[in-house]
Amino acid sequence: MARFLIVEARFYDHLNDMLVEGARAALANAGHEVDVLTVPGALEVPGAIALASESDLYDGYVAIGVVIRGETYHFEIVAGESARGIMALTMDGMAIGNGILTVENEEQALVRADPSQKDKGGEAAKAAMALLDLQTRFAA
Ligand SMILES: Nc1c(NC[C@H](O)[C@H](O)[C@H](O)CO)[nH]c(=O)[nH]c1=O
Ligand SMILES: CC(=O)[C@@H](O)COP(=O)(O)O
Repeated sequence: MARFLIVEARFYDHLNDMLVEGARAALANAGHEVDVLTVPGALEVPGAIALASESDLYDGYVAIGVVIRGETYHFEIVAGESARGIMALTMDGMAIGNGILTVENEEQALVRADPSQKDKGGEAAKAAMALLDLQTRFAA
């Protein structure tokens, strides 16, 4: 049993609920404990994971959020920088699954968030578990 933290950027409540449900179910089905931490937006997710990791409470992390393209360049900043921050932490050896959707519209987001359709929350949780397995396998 390991302990995972889901860090959710609560920007679109109904979409977030589905993503978190999928992530929770995947982790619980594998017998892991789960806490959830909420931050305002996707840009806060990498920093929140970095801060949480200082506690040594968690073995792995699942980033959850939805970024929907608007009218301005803001989409590129939020989508790209949140992924860049998460990837930087992953390259430092942390077990993180990235379930932050970056989509053109709500319709695309719904299909991907729904646990009975594309279940991207569950997929991100499985990625975090896979990286944690690798940590265990390659730990000195
Ligand atoms: N537009 C979206 C955002 N924007 C907010 C930023 O993530 C951030 O909270 C703000 O700039 C303050 O630092 N966040 C999302 O998660 N999704 C969006 O579509
Ligand atoms: C992430 C976004 O692009 C969006 O939420 C912001 O919209 P806008 O570019 O129309 O300000």
